[in-house]
Amino acid sequence: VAIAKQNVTLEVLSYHATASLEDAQKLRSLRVPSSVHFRLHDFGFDDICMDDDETLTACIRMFLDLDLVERFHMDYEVLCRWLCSVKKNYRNVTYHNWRHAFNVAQMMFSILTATQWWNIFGEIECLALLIGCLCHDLDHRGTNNSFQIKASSPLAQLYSTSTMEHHHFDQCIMILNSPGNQLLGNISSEEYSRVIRVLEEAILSTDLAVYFRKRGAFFNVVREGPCWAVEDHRELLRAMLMTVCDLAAITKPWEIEKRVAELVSSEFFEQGDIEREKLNITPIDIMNREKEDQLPLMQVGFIDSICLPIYEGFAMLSDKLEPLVVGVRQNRDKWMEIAADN
Ligand SMILES: CCCOc1ccc(S(=O)(=O)N2CCN(C)CC2)cc1-c1nc(CC)cc(=O)[nH]1
Ligand SMILES: [Zn+2]
Repeated sequence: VAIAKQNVTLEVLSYHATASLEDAQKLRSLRVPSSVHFRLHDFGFDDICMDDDETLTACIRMFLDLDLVERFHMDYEVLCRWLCSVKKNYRNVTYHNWRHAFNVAQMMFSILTATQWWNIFGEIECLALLIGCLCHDLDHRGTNNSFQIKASSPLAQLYSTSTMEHHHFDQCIMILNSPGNQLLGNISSEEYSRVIRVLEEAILSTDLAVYFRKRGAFFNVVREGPCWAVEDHRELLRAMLMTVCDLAAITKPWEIEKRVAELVSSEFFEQGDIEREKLNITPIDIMNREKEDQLPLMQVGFIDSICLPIYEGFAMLSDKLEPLVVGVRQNRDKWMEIAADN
């Protein structure tokens, strides 16, 4: 078994690719506009008009404005190479691609700055959260955890729970350890191990199953009044913050939410098509094209059962996040309107 596991590991993990020196040099030569120019502090941020180079310089801007480059003695060329490698390790799938990761990172940046929570977390945790957002869906294949198990994919043989999230973390570590991409190469070993521990928690907490397991404790902490000096409270807040950023399209102006929901459902239907054609199983409703008309009501269910509770919880922690709840409620009304027309 050990040899089989070894072979699966090599086969599955061996094809991470790092960016070329040319890619990094090109990025290094570009100007880095301000966060105001990019509107990186806006909760209604939209990347649609940006080209890939602009998304990369916007990421550099986020590292600079959180003072992470100085604080962790990052070599600018390594930062450029690492960003190009991260982007290169996202596949060209319908939804879980580089743009999704970039949007999740921008949401984290805007929340940390709007609430001033960058002060509560400190630089190590902010660094881990930003890297975690950019890397949280690395090498996603456009299929979810239950698909890995049903298809008994190599990844499912490696990890039986949070299958994709463990793989995303592995890919993240592979890139961080690759020559020319060692973004954390200039920090002490105790700081390095703290960043990696927070990074692993952050990426694994993007599995909705983990969100469901932890959210009860989070709501209790919110109700009792959190004590941010307590590591467990901060750990809960970081985990829920990853979910809030991962699902943030649901808080955005309707045109953005509508566009993203279209990408999510297309990717779900693509998985459903594979399940029907390759695995000879009937896909669940959310992945079944034949149930497309139920999508608006499914979104209302998604909002009521998963989104509203967590965004309302965050708005109780900081009134700066109230606009997110308003956005979710407006989108709920829109989905209800569409459901009524069906
Ligand atoms: C847009 C196409 C339909 O999309 C959905 C349909 C149903 C549900 S669900 O809450 O019922 N639920 C979630 C937990 N699954 C295990 C079972 C199904 C969620 C979504 C949904 N998910 C995301 C996150 C990827 C984003 C998004 O916009 N919509
Ligand atoms: Zn994600």
